[in-house]
Formats: sequence, structure tokens, C-alpha cells
Amino acid sequence: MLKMKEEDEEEWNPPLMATYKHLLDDPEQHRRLLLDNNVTDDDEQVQVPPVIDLHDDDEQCRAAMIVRAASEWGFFQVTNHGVPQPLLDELHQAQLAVFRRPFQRKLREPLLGLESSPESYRWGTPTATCLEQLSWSEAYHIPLMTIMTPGGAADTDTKTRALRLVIEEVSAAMSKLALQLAGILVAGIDEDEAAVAQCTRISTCFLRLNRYPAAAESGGPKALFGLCPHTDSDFLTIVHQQDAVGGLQLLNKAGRWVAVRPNPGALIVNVGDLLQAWSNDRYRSVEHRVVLPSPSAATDRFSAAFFLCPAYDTLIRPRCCSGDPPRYRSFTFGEYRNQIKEDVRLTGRKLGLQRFRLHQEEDTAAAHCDFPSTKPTSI
Ligand SMILES: O=C(O)CCC(=O)C(=O)O
Ligand SMILES: [Fe+2]
Repeated sequence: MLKMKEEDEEEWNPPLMATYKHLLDDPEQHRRLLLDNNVTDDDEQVQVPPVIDLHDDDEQCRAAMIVRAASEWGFFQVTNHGVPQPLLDELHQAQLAVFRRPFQRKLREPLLGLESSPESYRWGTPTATCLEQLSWSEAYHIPLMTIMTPGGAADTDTKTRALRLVIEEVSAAMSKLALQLAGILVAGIDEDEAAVAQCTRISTCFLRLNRYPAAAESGGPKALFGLCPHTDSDFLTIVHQQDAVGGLQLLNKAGRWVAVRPNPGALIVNVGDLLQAWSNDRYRSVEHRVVLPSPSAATDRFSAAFFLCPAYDTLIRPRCCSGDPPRYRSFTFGEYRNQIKEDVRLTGRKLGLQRFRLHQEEDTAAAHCDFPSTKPTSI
């Protein structure tokens, strides 16, 4: 009986439809989303971010490809990345179960049953005043510190312990990969060994588990953002698209949204704001978004993203080469994070790097804050 209830969609879907009905029912909102934002999930696959085989014997060539992709695209895909496929499959299964818990439980219960559980659950966009600001998704934000801190979980059940273990293993494998890639990117700019160490402390890293409910659930054939356009506020991100349902798109240099179709066996890597500032714009933190799968797909989309962040007191100081003037003032990660929170609170938007630019130029403003509120959202 309980099982049947848990499997009832009405029980486990967040009330997105009811909460945002006023926006969904407004044809003008849809017109703006379709025309101004060109939201469609069937972008031609005219370009694909480079796929880099990390087993390639030629280490120098591999590093050069990574540096080039980060400069030209801000995005690339890696194969033979060292995160075991069975582990990723296990995470996917665990994620299905996690999101198929009753909504009220997701709101109230900490995911990992830890005594101090800073992991948080987000659904929709509490501050959205138009469809362009609405992310039709739910997510768990899990700081690595949570799972690395021993103790406090002794009284949790077997399922929760198993979940914690798989999250721990994925985080460990992804952080190893992220550190390896960050090392290559940092070395591409700065020979100083200390620079690598400075940017790659993992105390503030986090894993995010995303679920994008099928568009059918939104009540019809409407285009919606699963995740609003944004840049990541970290150093480097690794994303696993867990199934064949696409939707991730990036804004290319020509200002065109390009679909990043799921590539089985590949992980997606993207440059974050901190790496862009640190590299004085040689690496690009590009805007990206998730568009909901077409209603005909009628399938939820799942992804997991690992965010490599430095310690809050790490100073991000642009590394300039050959007389290039610094384009940003130095700032700490903590300062950056607080500024984003403040901007979102006051304006509803993340202003990001443009806040720290020394010479105000055009900059893309993302509408989405990628740091969740620390409190679970209520209806
Ligand atoms: O779900 C995805 O493919 C991308 C997720 C993402 O961009 C994020 O969580 O910041
Ligand atoms: Fe992102």
C-alpha cells in the first residue's frame, strides 16, 4: 500500500504546475520564451564540443586539446575519464529512488540522514516572476564536507547508508578527475606549482543531483527551461547526463544555442567563472541552460554535476601574460559567492563576473543563481 503511494507521480512530483500556473497560463509568457530565447529542444547538432580521450598516449597533445577547448568553447567532453561506468549507473539508480520519494519527505527529511545535514533540496524557482526565470526541475545540493565528515550517521537505515556510499564514491572519482583537469588547465597558464595547489582545494566542492520532469507534466506542448541560462560560479564543473534524454545547451561564440547531446561514456566538463577570472579571460565560462525534453519524449531527465570550488578565502587573482592588463580585480571565492547572493536577493539575477571587471564591458548576465538557498523551499 505504502509502495503504491510512493510510486504515485502526484505524490512525488513537486507542485510546479500549481505553483506556476499563473505563468504557464499566460500566452505572452510563452511567446517571450519561444521568440526571445529561442527555446526549443531540437537545435541542430551543427557543432559538438570537442571529445577528448584521456587515455590518449600523447600527453602533450591531450593537454593542448584541453587548453584549446577551454579557451574556444569553455566546454568539452572526456572519455576514458576514470569514473567507472557501473558506479555512474549505480548513482543513476539511486537518484531515481531519491526523487521518487514523496514530495513532503523530500521537503522535510535530510537526504543522507546525517546529524548536521547541510545538503539542501530545491524545486522550481521561488523568486521567478516570469517563465524566463523559472527552472522546471528539482535538485539536491550535497556539499562534499557532508559526506567526508565521519560520524553522525550511525542510526541511518541500510538504504541511506548505501546511498551515502555511492555518493561518496562518485564524488571521490569526480573530484580526482576535476583536479587532474584543473591541473592541466592551470599549468596551461601558470608554471607555478603552488598555483595548482591553491585552486584545487576541495573543502567547498559539491555534487548536485538534478531531475527535470518530462514536459508532459507541465500540462502540454510548451517549451520551458529545465534550468535557466546561467554560468557556473565555481572553478570547473563535471556533468554526467544520465540517460539519452538531451536538453543541455550552450551558448557558442556566435551567440547561438548549441545542443550538447548525451554521449554515452563521456562526461561533460565546463569552465566556471572563477577559472575565467583567474585566467584573465583566456578560458571561458559560457552560459548554458537545460531545455525540457519534448512532451512526446514523456521521460524525465536526470543529471549529476560535480562542482570544483576553492576554499572561501582563496584569492582569485588574474594571471596575465605578455603585458596583458588584469581584467578583474582580485577577489576571494567567499566574496564572489556573497556578491551573487546579494545580487539575487536585490535584483533577482546573478550578475556574476561583471561585478568584478575592472573595465565595464558587455558581459552576459545569467538569470539563474547556481547557489541554492540553504533552506528547503516550501510551497
Ligand atoms: O543538467 C545538466 O545537464 C546541466 C546542469 C547544470 O548546468 C548545473 O547544475 O549547473
Ligand atoms: Fe551549470
